Amino acid sequence: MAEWPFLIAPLCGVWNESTSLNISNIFYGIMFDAGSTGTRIHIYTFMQKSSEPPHLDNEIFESVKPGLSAYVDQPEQGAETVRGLLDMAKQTIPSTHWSSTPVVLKATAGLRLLPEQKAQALLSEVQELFEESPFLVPDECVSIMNGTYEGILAWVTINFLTGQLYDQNQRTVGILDLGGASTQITFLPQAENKSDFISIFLFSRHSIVKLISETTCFSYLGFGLKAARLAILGALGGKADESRMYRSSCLPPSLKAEWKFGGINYKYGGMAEEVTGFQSCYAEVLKVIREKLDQPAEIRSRTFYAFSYYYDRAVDTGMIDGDQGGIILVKDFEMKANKVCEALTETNTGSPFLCMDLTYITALLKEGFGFYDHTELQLKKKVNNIETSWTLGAAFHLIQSLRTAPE
Ligand SMILES: Nc1ccn([C@@H]2O[C@H](COP(=O)(O)OP(=O)(O)O)[C@@H](O)[C@H]2O)c(=O)n1
Ligand SMILES: [Ca+2]
Repeated sequence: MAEWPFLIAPLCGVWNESTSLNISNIFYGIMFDAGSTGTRIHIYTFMQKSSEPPHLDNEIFESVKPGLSAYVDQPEQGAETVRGLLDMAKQTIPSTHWSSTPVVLKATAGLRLLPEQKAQALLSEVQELFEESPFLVPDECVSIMNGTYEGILAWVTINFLTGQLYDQNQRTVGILDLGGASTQITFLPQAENKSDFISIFLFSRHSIVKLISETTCFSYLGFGLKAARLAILGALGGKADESRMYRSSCLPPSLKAEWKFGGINYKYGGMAEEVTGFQSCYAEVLKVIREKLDQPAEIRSRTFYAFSYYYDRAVDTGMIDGDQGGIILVKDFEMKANKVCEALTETNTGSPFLCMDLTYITALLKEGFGFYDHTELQLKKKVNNIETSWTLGAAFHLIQSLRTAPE
């Protein structure tokens, strides 16, 4: 198979009729993201003119909830949710291309937290489904991805989409991902010689391997937003007790409710009115964060892109526009947390966890990673109509490895 040295080409080309006359190849890649709160399919279309680098043309995205980990004791039903999305790929990709289109599923923190045998049962069901499908099934097509790798692939995606990987004058940006069950902070250490790095990335078939070795990622399992809720309530670690009432000063005092996560039903509620509010909530949250995370000094001088729950909670509270995203400061999260938590006794915010979530995000950024109050965060869900997800970095890696595999 021919070597393919220029995998990651800029997204700058405009596809028009004259360029389309020269298209020698259209190909596709299917990447599934089995996240802790949902399963998503990303279908990428690439176009390549004869002697030129491939060009990412578009992405088709669909998602289902809940995630595979919710089917911990019904692996066949879990695989059915993947089947529905795979059927969509059959409708989208021309049948002439099915056998050359690779399909891969990578699971993240939801499955990392399950007992190994249960996670394996879910993965085996999905693997069977892929093998029965008409698509190309590479080795290790269904797996649990390591958290560090997840952060680095997201870093590749964002730096590719924002143009930092092919413009010599740009600075790479750091990324912050806050999932349901794990969180990542990833950046390129300052010491790296940037121009060398970029040329290696663009012109060597070992590019992604090199990136993975030089980018720094800290990934924390159990520190995603939903896992953190359980930690704050004292319900994470040890055996879950479905009969116990878990309480927090971050919740409305009169609240009594139930919440299902990872297949377990938790009862939870608020505390007395006198102890409810931002200060006591912040103190509770600090207990689960303090001294648990790394605080790399160099993150303070970088631009950071933040997505997932950072984005969702900023949209929920009107800090940014749901379609456009926006730029906010770390202290904006604190101001919003303060406002929502202080109003807990008076208003129904819609989500009983909003005060806890915003307080956790504030504490994670400030006390966890050590960001300044005035650090700017770029909140983005899509760039050039492509999702800011680790899946694009994973698709690059997948296609590159297939194209450079020995015959
Ligand atoms: N393509 C995607 C996938 C997840 N997400 C967000 O990611 C968060 C959920 O994380 P997740 O289910 O992937 O959980 P982890 O397995 O990453 O911990 C939610 O805020 C989703 O809105 C997203 O914004 N875009
Ligand atoms: Ca995720």
